[in-house]
Amino acid sequence: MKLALTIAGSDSGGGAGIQADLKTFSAHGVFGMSVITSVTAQNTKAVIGVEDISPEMVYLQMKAVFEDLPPDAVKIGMVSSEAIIKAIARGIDEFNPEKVVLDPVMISKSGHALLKPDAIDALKKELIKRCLVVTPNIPEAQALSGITIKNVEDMKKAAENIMSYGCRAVIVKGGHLEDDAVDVFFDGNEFRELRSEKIPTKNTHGTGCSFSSAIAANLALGHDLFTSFKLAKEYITSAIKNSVNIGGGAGPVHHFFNLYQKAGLNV
Ligand SMILES: Nc1ncnc2c1ncn2[C@@H]1O[C@H](COP(=O)(O)OP(=O)(O)OP(=O)(O)O)[C@@H](O)[C@H]1O
Ligand SMILES: Cc1ncc(COP(=O)(O)O)c(N)n1
Repeated sequence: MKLALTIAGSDSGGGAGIQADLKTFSAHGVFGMSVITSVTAQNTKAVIGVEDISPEMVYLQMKAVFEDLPPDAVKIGMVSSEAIIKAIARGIDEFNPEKVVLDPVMISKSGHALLKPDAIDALKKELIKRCLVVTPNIPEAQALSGITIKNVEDMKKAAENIMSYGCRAVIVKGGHLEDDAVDVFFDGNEFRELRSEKIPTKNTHGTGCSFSSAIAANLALGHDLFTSFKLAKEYITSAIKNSVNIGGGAGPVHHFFNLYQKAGLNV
């Protein structure tokens, strides 16, 4: 059995954060574990409360997992504050995971800040260099690089800039582009693009969380980074196509549609 760990925030609505990550790991047949950084009171429409876990408790959760259940890959999502970023950096330095995927979550789809503005600096200086790959969406890539992004060329410039903070690869996600959903991969040597048609749906809550967790799950299964990206892009495209129309806002992507279909249940 391969093991994957998510270090992220809890979404009470079950569509994003820890909940999306664990569903994604299970859908890949990987055993999922979690370090919770923050608890959000959230549904498909809004985030109505956020309470951070103490940095020491974040570190202790990492210690408990790594000392007994060393993960084959790690995904990091909502980190909330500079103090939590420092606790995660401490854990990474002590336990030295080889494959870390960082989804630099900043704002929820419903518009709520999930990273304190003064923590962006710590994200750049303390966390990016400790990761194999960073997966910003367009607003996050803009915030990290200072480059305004309007097209794929701008995404490439932003990816180059983010690489300078010391990760080994960057994937700028294009779900926020007007036309096709084009994701740009850069490993310091070459740019590669993966494109899918934009699926016309409002139900895209948790796309970024599920995409980065799918990369981590595929890395845990032993695939190389680009193959993991390609498989994750296929996974998220199907998960969005089968997304669930529940709640009054952006409904969640679906992780087990194959199983539901086999069992004759409605997706
Ligand atoms: N409507 C869509 N149709 C097809 N692919 C999409 C769509 N929206 C997002 N994607 C894909 O989903 C993945 C996640 O991208 P996105 O830009 O939505 O991330 P995100 O904004 O971080 O997500 P979230 O904040 O909802 O967690 C990317 O591979 C992107 O291309
Ligand atoms: C705990 C948590 N982590 C991440 C997201 C981002 O997901 P989305 O942009 O789909 O709201 C979220 N809303 N909540």
